[in-house]
Amino acid sequence: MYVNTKDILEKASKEFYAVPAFNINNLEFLIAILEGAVEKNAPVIIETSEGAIKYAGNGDPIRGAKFFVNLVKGYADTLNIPVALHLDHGKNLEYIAAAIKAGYSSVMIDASHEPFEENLKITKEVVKWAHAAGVSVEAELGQLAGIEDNVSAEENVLVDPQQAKIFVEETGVDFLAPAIGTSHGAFKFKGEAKLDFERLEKVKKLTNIPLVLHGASSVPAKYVELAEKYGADLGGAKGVPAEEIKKCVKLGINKVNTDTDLRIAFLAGLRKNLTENVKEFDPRKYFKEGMQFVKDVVMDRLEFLGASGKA
Ligand SMILES: O=C(COP(=O)(O)O)N(O)CCCCOP(=O)(O)O
Ligand SMILES: [Ca+2]
Ligand code: NA
Ligand SMILES: [Zn+2]
Repeated sequence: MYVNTKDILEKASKEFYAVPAFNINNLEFLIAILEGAVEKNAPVIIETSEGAIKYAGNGDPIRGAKFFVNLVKGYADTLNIPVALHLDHGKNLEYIAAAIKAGYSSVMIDASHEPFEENLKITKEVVKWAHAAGVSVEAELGQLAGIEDNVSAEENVLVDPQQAKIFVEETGVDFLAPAIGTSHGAFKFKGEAKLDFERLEKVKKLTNIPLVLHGASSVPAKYVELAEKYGADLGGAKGVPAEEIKKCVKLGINKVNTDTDLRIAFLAGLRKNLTENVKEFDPRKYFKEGMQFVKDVVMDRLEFLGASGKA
């Protein structure tokens, strides 16, 4: 069933488990994710970036947002697990408005590259809008290094826990993404992963709302190697070890954004299948193996985040 993200996350926050938010850009990833969640009898959050909405709407945000709401709601309403649809990294108010109007469960307003007061002002505005339409809101404090589509931050700017307390009280935001050392993409750390657990613990205590971990892909070697065996070049790919993510969940992370892991799993399956079936030209056949690998990654993540059986 199609639900509000806040309902999924409030339950997770109370019971100290986390729900993955998986990014999609097409039908194949959606099917793989939802079938994996059904098999694990787990809640799941589907999220689309502004880039995904642009892609699906061929440049038109209203068309793209409506496309995803109908696709996800249509599929979710035939299932017995809670499914929410979230706008990830909303920065462009045209896209945020399109998502709210189309019927997204929740939207992220990411103004974390702005000065604190500006981020607070913009977020307050979006919360008013979204709440009037029954839509919940995520915001971000601090910055993740790496590319975020139309904004790239040079290095990490970690969240200030005292600022987080003020921010949550002033904005009424429903869930918060505190930057604690992760970054987006497949090349996350020069050396070892270093997440600031003490900082996370402080933010949870001071805000007491569901928290979001961005840049949470683990980049499993198994799929990197398989993709490279069939011609990909992902040299140096490095993610957040699952054990580190589990520690974050214990400290109060409840939504775990995962995109890169699904991209690499699908790539491995697609390259493998195309290489091994040179006569095949039916996409319903040659996409299957990549979809299966995505489903496997989804089920594994639902398991280790503690979301399995929580539908
Ligand atoms: O925090 C995350 C996931 O990070 P990950 O890279 O660790 O999976 N996300 O918010 C997903 C970011 C998706 C970016 O998508 P576009 O390329 O369409 O802009
Ligand atoms: Ca940001
Ligand atoms: Na998000
Ligand atoms: Zn992110």
